[in-house]
Amino acid sequence: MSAGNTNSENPTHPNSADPQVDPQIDPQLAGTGADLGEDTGEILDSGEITDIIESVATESSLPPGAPPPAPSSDDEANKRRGNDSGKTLSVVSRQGFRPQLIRWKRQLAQVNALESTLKAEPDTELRKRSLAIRYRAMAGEKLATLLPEAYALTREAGRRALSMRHYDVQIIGGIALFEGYVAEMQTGEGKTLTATLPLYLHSLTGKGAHLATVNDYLAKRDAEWMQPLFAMLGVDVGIIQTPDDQTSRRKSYAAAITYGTAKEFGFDFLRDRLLLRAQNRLQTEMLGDGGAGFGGGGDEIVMRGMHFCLVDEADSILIDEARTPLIIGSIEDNVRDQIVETYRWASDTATEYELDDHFTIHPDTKQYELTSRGRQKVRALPKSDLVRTMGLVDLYEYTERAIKVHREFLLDRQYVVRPGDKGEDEIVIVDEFTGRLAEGRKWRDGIHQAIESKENIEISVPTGQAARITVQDLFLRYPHLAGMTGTAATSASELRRIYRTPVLRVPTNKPPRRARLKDRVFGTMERKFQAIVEEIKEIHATGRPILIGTRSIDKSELLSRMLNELGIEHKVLNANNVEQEAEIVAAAGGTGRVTVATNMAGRGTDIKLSDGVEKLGGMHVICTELHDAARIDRQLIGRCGRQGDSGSYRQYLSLDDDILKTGLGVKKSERLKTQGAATGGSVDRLAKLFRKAQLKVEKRHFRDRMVLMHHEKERKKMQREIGQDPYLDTPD
Ligand SMILES: Nc1ncnc2c1ncn2[C@@H]1O[C@H](COP(=O)(O)OP(=O)(O)OP(=O)(O)O)[C@@H](O)[C@H]1O
Repeated sequence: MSAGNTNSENPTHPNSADPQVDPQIDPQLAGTGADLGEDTGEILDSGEITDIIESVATESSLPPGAPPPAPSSDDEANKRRGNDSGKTLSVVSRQGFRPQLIRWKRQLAQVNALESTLKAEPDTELRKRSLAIRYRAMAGEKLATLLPEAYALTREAGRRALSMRHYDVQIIGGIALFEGYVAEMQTGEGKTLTATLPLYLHSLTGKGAHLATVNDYLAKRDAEWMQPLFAMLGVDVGIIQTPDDQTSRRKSYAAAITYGTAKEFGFDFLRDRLLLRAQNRLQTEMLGDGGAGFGGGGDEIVMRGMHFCLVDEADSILIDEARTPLIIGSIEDNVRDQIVETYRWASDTATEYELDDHFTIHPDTKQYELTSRGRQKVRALPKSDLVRTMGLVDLYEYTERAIKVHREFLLDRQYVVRPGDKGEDEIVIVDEFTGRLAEGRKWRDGIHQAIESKENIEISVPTGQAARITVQDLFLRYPHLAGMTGTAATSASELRRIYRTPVLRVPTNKPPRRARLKDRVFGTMERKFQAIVEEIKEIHATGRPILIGTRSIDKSELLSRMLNELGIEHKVLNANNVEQEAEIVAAAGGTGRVTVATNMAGRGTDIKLSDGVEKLGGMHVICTELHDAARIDRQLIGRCGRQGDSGSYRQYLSLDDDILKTGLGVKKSERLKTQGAATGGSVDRLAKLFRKAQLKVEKRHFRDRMVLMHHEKERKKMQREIGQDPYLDTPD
């Protein structure tokens, strides 16, 4: 399997270019969408991204395969948005028709058309159907062809196993994910359930489908939550957790679908790569695609390739964390011990093999190869526990190498043994032309280590080199990549340029009923906080739950003190204990609840309103400051008004806010600060200034990331040119 040819599976896949190519640099590939064979549906509006596809609305009874409605029906359809009873979808973007929309519409109609048949079938029949399409996928049938049935099956399994039937908009989201989009879905719109669609479809080929999320807790929670659905389709699910050992990781990766964190996927990739190098199995693919080497051979590595990855919280992982390097210092001791012991075992038994009977030597290539009797002998020889856990293919390789070394590499001819710098014996190669000692040189492909074990001296298996990969590089290695997030639209251009994942804004299943209250601007933070506390007091009296987001822990504590003074009971959340936080955040929709949180707290947790809250007007969210990225603000806002619930939010600002300094510069912000100190009441008309400052910060960060990426790309290119592995031969 190579990164390139797997894409034949899905010719419209936007990531189909070689993941090694950094698209941001290559103008041929970058950002044009032209290489995708069709319009990606994305529009750049003077550096700002406008949404690609405005609406996907349900419409009643258009027969499958019927021509799409004329664009003029768009508005009509939009008005009916939220009605999921229709069986066909009208999909017209604000920018007119897009070819993929017509395709998606047809596919949705096909999925819907299968529903009544599947509904009538017993569970066993569903399982059979699932098995049948798996065979078809394995036999090479295109996944795109299997999509309608696969999605209809997933929907039916969801309905039966979880009492959740995928909404039409979720099916559309799922189709887009299959085609490599980042689907922007409002919080609470059911990303977890939507993910099951492309995960199931991609799992059919048997190459593994990964779901990467931000923490262990979410990986486990979502996997366990969706597991009954997959079980109904006969699909197993693996979960990777940080403390897992190699054996359990290998088992989790062997499952059809694997949930884990981006970090763990990255570390496992690096550990596997280090291991492959330690076993000298990396040369052939070192300069190319690491994934290619992962499928066959021994079973000691944990991953079995990187085929499809669906990234949850895509903006946070693919953009905020993009440059974060994942670094590991060494291969684990037990793995090293295993390698050393296998060298010794192979060396100790090497002389027991007879030429022609147990092995042959190729007359031209001089390659040693075990015969079937030889292999049988390898299997029959006694082994220690460590050696036994080594893959058989590896044991054959170690044996062939050991036989070769015993026959061809002679002491004092090709090498000498002498005390090294540290006093321990070492092998020094004798240069066959000059007869001189070739200090510091080593044989490759494990020969050096095999000689060391023959001479019974310390085996110089690399102790594990620092290995490094950035989150971005990791995901670029997946030939099929897609993402989900609550807030991608503002990062659309970056996502497309770096990962070639266009963004689709998936409309909400029910029309949102979230009211935006007018921004309030104050001269100083003190006045702003006083006003915030006033608002909390007022709304709290009505019983509506309130969620307040702050930019830092100290500000949340300041607010907490002010609330204490007023005797308002509340919970303060900082991003410390994810699990406990999730529980508190989940309860934040209760009557009279007041929750103060920093932006990351409880992310990914559903806030359900308790009974009666909806009637009171739903939850109210207070944003106390603008963040450097509008995305983060929208995450907070998205916590209210979920799934058609009512809710409201308000943005508070003050002239001494950090965003003015970072966005407009010290001079200007100082002037505003002085002006603010002299301002008594509110200056709401200045709100635009803050958005402008935020936009400037966003643009600067984007530029910085691009520059960094360019340097990284240059470094990798240079390393490849001199035969180094950019992930393992890492400069500090
Ligand atoms: N098709 C559906 N039918 C019934 N309930 C659904 C459906 N889809 C989602 N839900 C419900 O919606 C809620 C939100 O789902 P989920 O937590 O997956 O949302 P999310 O998009 O991941 O939100 P967040 O942005 O907070 O991660 C859940 O309680 C889930 O049970």
